[in-house]
Amino acid sequence: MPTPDATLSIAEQDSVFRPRKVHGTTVGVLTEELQAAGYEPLLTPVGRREHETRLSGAAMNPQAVGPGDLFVAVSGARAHGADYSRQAVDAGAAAVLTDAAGVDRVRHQVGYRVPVLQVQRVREAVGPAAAVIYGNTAASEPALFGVTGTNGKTTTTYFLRSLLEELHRPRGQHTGLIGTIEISAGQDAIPSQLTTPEAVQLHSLMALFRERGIAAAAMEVSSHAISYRRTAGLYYDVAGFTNLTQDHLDLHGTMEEYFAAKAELFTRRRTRTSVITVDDPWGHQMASVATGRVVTLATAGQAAEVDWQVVDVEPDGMGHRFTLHHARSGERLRTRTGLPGLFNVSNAALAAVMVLEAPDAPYGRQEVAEALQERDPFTISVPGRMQVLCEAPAAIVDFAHNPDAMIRTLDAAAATKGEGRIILVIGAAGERDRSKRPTMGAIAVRMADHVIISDDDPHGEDPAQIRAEVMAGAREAVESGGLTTQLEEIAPRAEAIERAVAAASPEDTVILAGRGHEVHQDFAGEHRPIDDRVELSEALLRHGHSPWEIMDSTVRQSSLQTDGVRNSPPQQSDDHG
Ligand SMILES: CC(=O)N[C@H]1[C@@H](OP(=O)(O)OP(=O)(O)OC[C@H]2O[C@@H](n3ccc(=O)[nH]c3=O)[C@H](O)[C@@H]2O)O[C@H](CO)[C@@H](O)[C@@H]1O[C@H](C)C(=O)N[C@@H](C)C(=O)N[C@H](CCC(=O)O)C(=O)O
Ligand SMILES: Nc1ncnc2c1ncn2[C@@H]1O[C@H](COP(=O)(O)OP(=O)(O)OP(=O)(O)O)[C@@H](O)[C@H]1O
Repeated sequence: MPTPDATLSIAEQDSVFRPRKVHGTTVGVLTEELQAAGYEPLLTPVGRREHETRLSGAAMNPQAVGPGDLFVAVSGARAHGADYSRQAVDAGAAAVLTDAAGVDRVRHQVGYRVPVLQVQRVREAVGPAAAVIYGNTAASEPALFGVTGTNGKTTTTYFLRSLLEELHRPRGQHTGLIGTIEISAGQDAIPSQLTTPEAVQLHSLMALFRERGIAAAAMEVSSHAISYRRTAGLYYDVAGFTNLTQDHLDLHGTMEEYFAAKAELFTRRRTRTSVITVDDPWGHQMASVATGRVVTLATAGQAAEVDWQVVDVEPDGMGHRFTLHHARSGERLRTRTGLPGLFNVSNAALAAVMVLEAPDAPYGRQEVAEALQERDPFTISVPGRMQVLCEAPAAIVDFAHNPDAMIRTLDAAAATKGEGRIILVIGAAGERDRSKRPTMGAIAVRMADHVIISDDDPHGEDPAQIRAEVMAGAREAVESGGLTTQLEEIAPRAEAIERAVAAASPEDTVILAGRGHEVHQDFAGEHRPIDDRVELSEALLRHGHSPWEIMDSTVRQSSLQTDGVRNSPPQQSDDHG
């Protein structure tokens, strides 16, 4: 679960990715467009001045409002945005879009200083409204590749971006990325606040991508984003489905509802081509309910009646080499990924098939085949995703923070550990799907040899209570299974990491699960700096091991923006791998 990065304010983040020139519109035209789209807008007051009011941007957070913006005031769990209208109008908002409950609140705050557009389904209308303001249409967007699923979104979008770069760079074109770790447009990148930003920001980004000649973009689409209509008004050339397992039941209630949220993406209305991984029953169900052009992909085992199948998987370094086989044509493409874990074969295969099946692409199939076979696009560092920091002991930082991801990560470690032990540091986030805590504790003790339960992001909860819930599941599994797993509870997290490394021999594997690339822990709103990768590297050095250099840009970026966080990569010894 991403922790919003406190180092970059919403206003700062918003301003980085606004286009320089905006198409813009008037309140009158916007009203007509929303009417045509079925939102039944009510504009008050109805005068010529209101109709002609120009709009040159849109913002949902008052801190991000600039002159000429449409301020979108939604009703949420914490507040009604309309109660912040004065701040927005003082910052230059030219009009407000809100729901019926918001209109009186806006008037209470700012009287009749600005026109107010009232619609019924305001969250749903935000995307279409922002698209009108920024002049975005399906044809004007870059080729958009959206990835959804419980696990693998971030990794798959990094793989996609890497392959797309290989194909577009020779054409002098750039690519973009929108996801949990960063938003990037060509060379520029900033840390993300959300996995999938709000619609106002997404449309501003689409306009910016156009302005900067970004030809293709890979984007994570979270189930929250679909439920909260953040992606309304965007049209995907290709949408990819990774998998569905337990997570986010605090928002969705049941797996069926969680599935239904994701399924919205795989409809003709939203997406031209859907590529669906059918390794689990949810994948098969997704393929059967998807509308429009559907391409299926099986990455594990032999499946009947799929379009693409992963075959001939062989270990290759820390990763795997594999072949993509197209059932109808018999086409075979060999490629590899250097990232550990069979699930990364699935992620790489999905990225490859999404690009191979993209409609109206400027590159041919032969070019994609060459890039896959010769340019190794899936051997890249994805920050905090199976990120290997040392060989002996093997030391891995991974974002696994739900039961399925933990099982797969620990499976991957078991496959390469040889005679060594697996030492695991885990925690669970507060204010998120509580039911997974004991399950994760149980998985940990069943699959690792030494488990240290520590803190993740407690958010507003008591960290000791969260640890106790993880511990309860772990103890129960140890007792009922007669396990010999060594089990400890250590907080703060830095001490748990130190303990894990102190306990490790060179043949062991140390895994820090749950926090990946994140650089703060949120304790009731207090952001305490900690980066698992830095802590791990430093502990390895202290204990005489030879960690690799941390090679990704996020760490460097964060060190620029984080007050006091120890983010500089450690000094390397001469003999590191
Ligand atoms: C559960 C969820 O997604 N909530 C999001 C939702 O909150 P909400 O509808 O309850 O709105 P609210 O916070 O009450 O605010 C309502 C309005 O008042 C305004 N407001 C509110 C408070 C204030 O002080 N000032 C202010 O102006 C807000 O800008 C907003 O316009 O809309 C808010 C405004 O955009 C988001 O900030 C908020 O995301 C919160 C921060 C969040 O943590 N979201 C996470 C869970 C999330 O979306 N995660 C997924 C990834 C999940 C995963 O796969 O791991 C993501 O895509 O990032
Ligand atoms: N295809 C996959 N299937 C199962 N587990 C995976 C898969 N890919 C990655 N994982 C595991 O899930 C963790 C998160 O991976 P990644 O960040 O790519 O997924 P995500 O969907 O973006 O996650 P989140 O929504 O929590 O940000 C990884 O660190 C790894 O442990």
